[in-house]
Amino acid sequence: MTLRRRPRLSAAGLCSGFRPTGGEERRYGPCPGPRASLRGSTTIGLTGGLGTGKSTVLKFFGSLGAKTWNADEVVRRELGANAALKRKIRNAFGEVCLRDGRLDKKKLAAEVFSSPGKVARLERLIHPIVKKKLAAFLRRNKKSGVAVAEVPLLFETDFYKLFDVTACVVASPAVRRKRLLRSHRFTPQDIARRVRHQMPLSRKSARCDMIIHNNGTKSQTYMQVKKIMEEETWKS
Ligand SMILES: CC(C)(COP(=O)(O)OP(=O)(O)OC[C@H]1O[C@@H](n2cnc3c(N)ncnc32)[C@H](O)[C@@H]1O)[C@@H](O)C(=O)NCCC(=O)NCCS
Ligand SMILES: Nc1ncnc2c1ncn2[C@@H]1O[C@H](COP(=O)(O)OP(=O)(O)OP(=O)(O)O)[C@@H](O)[C@H]1O
Repeated sequence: MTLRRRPRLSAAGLCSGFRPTGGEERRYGPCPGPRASLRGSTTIGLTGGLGTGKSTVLKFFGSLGAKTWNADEVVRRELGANAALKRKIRNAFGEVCLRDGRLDKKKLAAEVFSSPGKVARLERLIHPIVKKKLAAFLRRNKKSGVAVAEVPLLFETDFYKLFDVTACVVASPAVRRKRLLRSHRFTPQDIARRVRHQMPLSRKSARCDMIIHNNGTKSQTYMQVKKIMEEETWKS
């Protein structure tokens, strides 16, 4: 029997340097503090709600020397290049997800996010591939310092079990909405439909070992990531 490496409990709060301020604490609940701190290398499962700033935070981790991996990017790559997956999606959803005979992500998103059953069907096709790639990334990097994987559906799936510690990026609904609309990637309806298919952010953050607050400027968020990377016990 193999035991999954369990993080050791630490008395000093990893979150203590960036506890929620003002209304955030009321909205999201108190920072839970660390469940864990590790000696040597560590793997971090990074999650958050739609538009909270997960990819921005992942880039900060990368710029500070962590090995990084992004589930959304893997999905995008697979949807572009995995012929068997594309065939299965065409068979499952038919013409509605095609443009000029080719798989179209915008049309696929419009189709699946209209119904929980359809999202679940798409996830059954894609998640096994994502999990395999994630496990391979963690195997390759588990001994090389800090390895961080951005997984939007960390707790909606059982992927959280693969990590030593978990971190949640939080921002208020109004800030997320403003940033997402400014990025021109989503309409208000796209946002509402996707958020409906995600676990509420308050529940996600309550389950995570660390919370990264991203209501402020990018440099304020960067400083929080820097603090996590400087955590003494993570240094080999
Ligand atoms: C429907 C698809 C093609 C739309 O692609 P698109 O480029 O518009 O979105 P992208 O992949 O960049 O996702 C952006 C965000 O949407 C949210 N999101 C994506 N998939 C889901 C889902 N199944 N349920 C809830 N939210 C989701 C996440 O917050 C994610 O960060 C794509 O999202 C997809 O294939 N989703 C199913 C796979 C999945 O579950 N991915 C998450 C892996 S953990
Ligand atoms: N602190 C910040 N200040 C200003 N803009 C920000 C901040 N953090 C993120 N953004 C911007 O908000 C948008 C969403 O951020 P990002 O893509 O990192 O979020 P995400 O959680 O990965 O989104 P998704 O759920 O769509 O994958 C981006 O345009 C990003 O540049």
